[in-house]
This record gives sequence, C-alpha cells and structure tokens, in this order.
Amino acid sequence: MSTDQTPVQAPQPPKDRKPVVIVDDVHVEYKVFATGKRPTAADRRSKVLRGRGKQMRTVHALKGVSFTAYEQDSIGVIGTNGSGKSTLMRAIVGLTPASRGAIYASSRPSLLGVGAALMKDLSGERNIILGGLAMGFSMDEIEASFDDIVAFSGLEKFIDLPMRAYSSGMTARLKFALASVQTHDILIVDEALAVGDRKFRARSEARIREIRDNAGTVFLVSHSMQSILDTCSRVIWLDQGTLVMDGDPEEVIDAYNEAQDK
Ligand SMILES: Nc1ncnc2c1ncn2[C@@H]1O[C@H](COP(=O)(O)OP(=O)(O)OP(=O)(O)O)[C@@H](O)[C@H]1O
Repeated sequence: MSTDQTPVQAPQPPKDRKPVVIVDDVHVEYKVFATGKRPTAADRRSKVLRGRGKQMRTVHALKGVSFTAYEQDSIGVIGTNGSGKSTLMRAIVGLTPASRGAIYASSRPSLLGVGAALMKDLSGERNIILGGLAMGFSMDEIEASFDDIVAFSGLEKFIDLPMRAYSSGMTARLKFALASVQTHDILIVDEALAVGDRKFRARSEARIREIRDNAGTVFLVSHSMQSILDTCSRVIWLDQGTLVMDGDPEEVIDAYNEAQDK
C-alpha cells in the first residue's frame, strides 16, 4: 500500500488537559542478520562480525514519528502488519531505544502486552502472586486484591491449574486483570483485547474508560476497529514507520479502510 507523505495535521491541543507523552521525531532502527538471525550481545561485540558488516541489515521501523498525548486521551494505534505499532509502544515504555529523536513522559508508562512474562508451569494463583511482586506490591497488598483480580479475570474455576493449560484468551484475561489492579497514569495495551471473548472485552474496555476518566492516558494497539471505536477518543495510523494520520477515530479508520481496499 502506498500513502502520500503530506505532513500530518495533528489535532488541536486541548486547552485544559496536560501533555503526558511527547514523541518528537522518533526513529528506531533494528540491526538484523540478512539470514534472519538476530545478533546476540556477544555477536555485536565480536570483532569477526564487525569485519563482516555486509551480513547485517538495518530495518528502519520508525521514520520520524511525532505526536503529543494528553491526559484523558485514549489513543488507538492502527496500521498493517509491520507498520511499527509495537515498536512505537516499546519505544514509549523505554524497552526499545530511539536511534534519533526523543520521547518525554510525565510518568513511567506501563506496557500490557500479550507477551508479558508469566510462568507457564505455575498455577494462575501463583502467577498472580509472582506478577504482583514483580509490579512492586507487598504480599499483604496482593492478598488484599487477590479476589478482585481473580473475579475480574473470570477464571475462578481454573485459577489452581498451571497456566500451560490456559488458552491464549484465558492467559490474556489473567494478565489484564493483574495489570488493572495497579493505578496507571499511562497504560499501553498491545493487542490484549483481541484474544478475549466478548464479555471479557466489554469488561476490559470499561476498565480502560475508567483509567481515562481518572485523568490517565491509554494507548490501545489493535487490529479490531470495533474495539478501537468503542474505547478510543483519538486514533493514530502508522504505515511503514511513518505517522499517516492522527485524529477523530471514525475519520482515521474510514481513511485507513479506504486505503486497504485500494
Ligand atoms: N526485534 C526486532 N528485530 C528486527 N526487526 C524487528 C524487530 N521487531 C520488529 N522488527 C521489524 O520492524 C518493523 C515494525 O515491526 P512492529 O512489530 O513494530 O510492527 P507492528 O505494526 O506492531 O506489526 P503487527 O501488526 O504485525 O504486530 C517490521 O519490519 C519488523 O520486521
């Protein structure tokens, strides 16, 4: 798909809401082996590899993305596979360094992705404790919210089973339930809703609205335009690492769908 490269018209800054994330001309480049093998830290240090520079290829995943997110924004992030959505989210959280440009955030953003680390051999119950400790809660705090987390996940009957026995949707529910006990100022949800069933999706969408109502800011990466329309107040569309459009969800999604149909 090709899109023209006219400058993106950013929406007017809201008068009474503070900026919470500023993404300023961010570029991200990944170095990969041309064979598809990713270099390890040892490979990158290795003199042999440096001498064989031709085998390395650079993937320019983000090419100068700029926008400002304000408190109470819930921003849907859309784009075709490989357009740079997850890379942008990982850059905002600080997991992937920008090779150029800068990102400023008013507080530490939390990334809730389907890939968040939980132990498959441990039960749901144990994973709640582990996840809670990893998020910085004390045992007393975890115990106090334990029943709420289980109830939110809707996995009461399965909570003593190893997570290996969970479907991907059940795993995503547990992760979302765990993450939602924490108060987030800036929450990034990467595709977690796509795997949940309708009832769970409605519950997590309600939770996203609640965060927003408490002056938080939410980014939602999804291929489900319905989830985005139901939850987001603004949508940014990425294509081949550039920001194509930023604005009203219906307008951006209409333009995106039109470009896909071409
Ligand atoms: N760790 C990595 N190493 C090398 N290249 C990567 C890495 N992660 C992503 N890329 C490349 O960067 C580009 C953007 O990928 P990214 O995962 O950000 O896209 P996406 O929009 O989230 O895609 P999807 O909708 O498929 O999840 C792609 O060309 C991808 O191949």
